[in-house]
Amino acid sequence: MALLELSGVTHTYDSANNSWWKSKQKLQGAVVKDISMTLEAGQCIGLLGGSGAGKSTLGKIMLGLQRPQRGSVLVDGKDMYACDNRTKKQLRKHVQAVFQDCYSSVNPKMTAAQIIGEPLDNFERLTNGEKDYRIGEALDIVGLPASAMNKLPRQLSGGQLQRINIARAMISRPSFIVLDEAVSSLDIANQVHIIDVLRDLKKQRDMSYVFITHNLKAAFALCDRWTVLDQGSLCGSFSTIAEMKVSREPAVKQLLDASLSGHPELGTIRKDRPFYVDAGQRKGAWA
Ligand SMILES: Nc1ncnc2c1ncn2[C@@H]1O[C@H](COP(=O)(O)OP(=O)(O)OP(=O)(O)O)[C@@H](O)[C@H]1O
Repeated sequence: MALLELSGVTHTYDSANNSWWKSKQKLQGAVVKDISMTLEAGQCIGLLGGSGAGKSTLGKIMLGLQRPQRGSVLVDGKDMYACDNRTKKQLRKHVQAVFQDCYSSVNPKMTAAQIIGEPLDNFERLTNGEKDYRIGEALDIVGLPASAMNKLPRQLSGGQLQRINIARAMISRPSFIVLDEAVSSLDIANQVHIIDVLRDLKKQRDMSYVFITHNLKAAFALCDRWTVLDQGSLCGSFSTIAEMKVSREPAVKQLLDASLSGHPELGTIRKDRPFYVDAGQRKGAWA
């Protein structure tokens, strides 16, 4: 069974127009159009596309934050928009998110330990000792020292705070994490570190992600499959870069042209040793 299964998901923010979906032509007005896709355990899907393509809307729909007008969203086989409240609460534990703006994602008055421990408070009954152990373990996984526990968000850099957000997202051992432009606002060194953390988590804990981004290179470094949205429609799903390079879809070509033209590693990108590893040594190669 897939961790996440979307079938015929369609959404418009124009709720005043309730008849739009009755006509196929009116589907043009939807920001997400008839999307069907699945995410399997241990898989990372890159959700790509230009600005306004519908990526964040689809991400919110996957997270249970935006009910689509049509279609279904199954998490671990349960329809997250058609289940009872108890099941919904259970599903919320299994679906976590990391957003682009790390500072607005947290309460500025909470310490790093309190932020990371929030899902444990919400979903698990642990002793203080067990909770501290899990928080320490999560900090270690994202590469921060135990001394970071008592820091407030304003005492942390953007990269450190984004690692705290990742620690919070993974601590309750979710089925998958939706990462919406989670590395986009960071400098290149922090992007590389965060991608490293996410790759390690995926390898060690079989973690699954939906990685929403404009940044094709970051998506190549992390994902096993790349799905491209164009004006709300799915216009391609690729499991190799070679497949993507022969696509005739203008939106796919545009993404590749914008991201890879002139890149020294074009044509030799390998998933087992992606170019971001070199980026740390040859600054600018990835920028
Ligand atoms: N809350 C909202 N109310 C009305 N329209 C919205 C809302 N959120 C997004 N939209 C519109 O839906 C469309 C898709 O937006 P969305 O943010 O999902 O795209 P995106 O691919 O994530 O874009 P970007 O990469 O620029 O963040 C856009 O035209 C946007 O203006």
